Amino acid sequence: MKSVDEHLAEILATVRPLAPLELELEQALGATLAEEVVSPVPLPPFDNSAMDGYAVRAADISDVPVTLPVTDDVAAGSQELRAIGPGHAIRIMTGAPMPAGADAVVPVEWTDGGTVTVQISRPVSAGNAIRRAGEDVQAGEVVLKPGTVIGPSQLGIIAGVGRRRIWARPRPRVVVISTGAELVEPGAPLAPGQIWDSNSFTLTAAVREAGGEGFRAGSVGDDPGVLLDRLDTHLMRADAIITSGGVSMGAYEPVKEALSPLGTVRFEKVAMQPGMPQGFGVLGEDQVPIFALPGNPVSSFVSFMLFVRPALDKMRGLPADLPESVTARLTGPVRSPAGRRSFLRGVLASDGTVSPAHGQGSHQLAALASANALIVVAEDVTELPEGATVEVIRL
Ligand SMILES: Nc1nc2c(c(=O)[nH]1)N[C@H]1C(S)=C(S)[C@@H](COP(=O)(O)OP(=O)(O)OC[C@H]3O[C@@H](n4cnc5c(N)ncnc54)[C@H](O)[C@@H]3O)O[C@H]1N2
Ligand code: MOO
Repeated sequence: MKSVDEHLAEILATVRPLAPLELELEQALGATLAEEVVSPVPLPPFDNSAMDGYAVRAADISDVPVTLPVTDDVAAGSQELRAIGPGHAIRIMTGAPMPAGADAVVPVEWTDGGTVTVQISRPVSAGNAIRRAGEDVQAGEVVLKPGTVIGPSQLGIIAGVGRRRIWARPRPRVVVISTGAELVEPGAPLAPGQIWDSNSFTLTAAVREAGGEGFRAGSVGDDPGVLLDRLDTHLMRADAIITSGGVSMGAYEPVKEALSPLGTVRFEKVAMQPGMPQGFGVLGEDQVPIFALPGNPVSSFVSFMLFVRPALDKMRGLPADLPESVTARLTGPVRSPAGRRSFLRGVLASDGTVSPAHGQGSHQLAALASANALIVVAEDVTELPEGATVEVIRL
């Protein structure tokens, strides 16, 4: 059997980072920056007030209370150049440019709020409540580096330096197809022998959580021809495809039957539990990676975390590897099949313990949903007692 590490290494040797595109800011959330973002101007671009109040010369208000004539009013966005004379005050709003000659702002709370004259009750030192040009960013400064994942605050600085578009690797578009004649859409009634399709929801959501754009293409039954048609339809707009089910040893294995003859997708047993039967390869002229995951719900999810997630990281231009693990102490004994690396479901607690979930079957959706971690048991270990230290992957 192939090892988990060999299978991941083969996947990572096949998938490529997506080519950067020029993205509008509205499309850039979750993309990976492929250029240096440089500010053309200082930020703030000009000295401005940090508070609503009065621009003054600090020296004019050293003896308080003091009353000064209010000679002008300046709001944020004001384009007129103001200047302040000795002994005068200018009413000023947060973000408004500092009048020439003024060296401090008195917050309105420390005044009587007058508009013709203002009485100031507290002195301030020079520089009070002024935001200096360039104190956030200097003109020509690099504000974001290539390889940065664009989140809300990164969008903020990109827009803040005046850019409308940026070069970035887009979020991979991943089409999720489930197979199986027994599958019914949730919400529809079940006939005997049927179950509701859960994998396509889990996997599409997992893609989104991993920074991809997940498209749920529904279920295709057990007919390899229908699956090939469906793949054909989606191949044009997919950066990767995930199927679930139809990869083991049964009589109706549509994924294996459809894809084995193409010669570009391999079906193998990987030494892990769950997730032993795995298919991986590429499809079409563009060599779109396809992950043919096992149908058991826990198996497909664990396979996603171990193999698809790192592959998506690589496609996004990010470092890719097995998920990081932490160590924890078992609150109960566990078992694992010899020669396979187990990923048991468990609940990791803040006291550093991990409790194996009740129900470790590959079909046990509820046990998976109750877990927040996978307990990793090495290939050469078949049982571990309560209290043993284990590696744990957070979910
Ligand atoms: N004789 C053998 N039988 C099996 C082997 C084996 O080596 N020899 N491997 C077992 C293991 S391990 C796994 S994992 C499964 C993998 O099976 P398939 O990938 O072919 O998946 P299916 O047979 O289509 O389904 C398995 C199981 O999962 C349920 N399922 C499938 N799709 C969904 C879905 N979208 N939502 C919810 N549940 C789904 C399906 O009803 C089956 O119960 O094979 C073992 N058998
Ligand atoms: O390896 Mo299967 O994925 O255990 O149920």
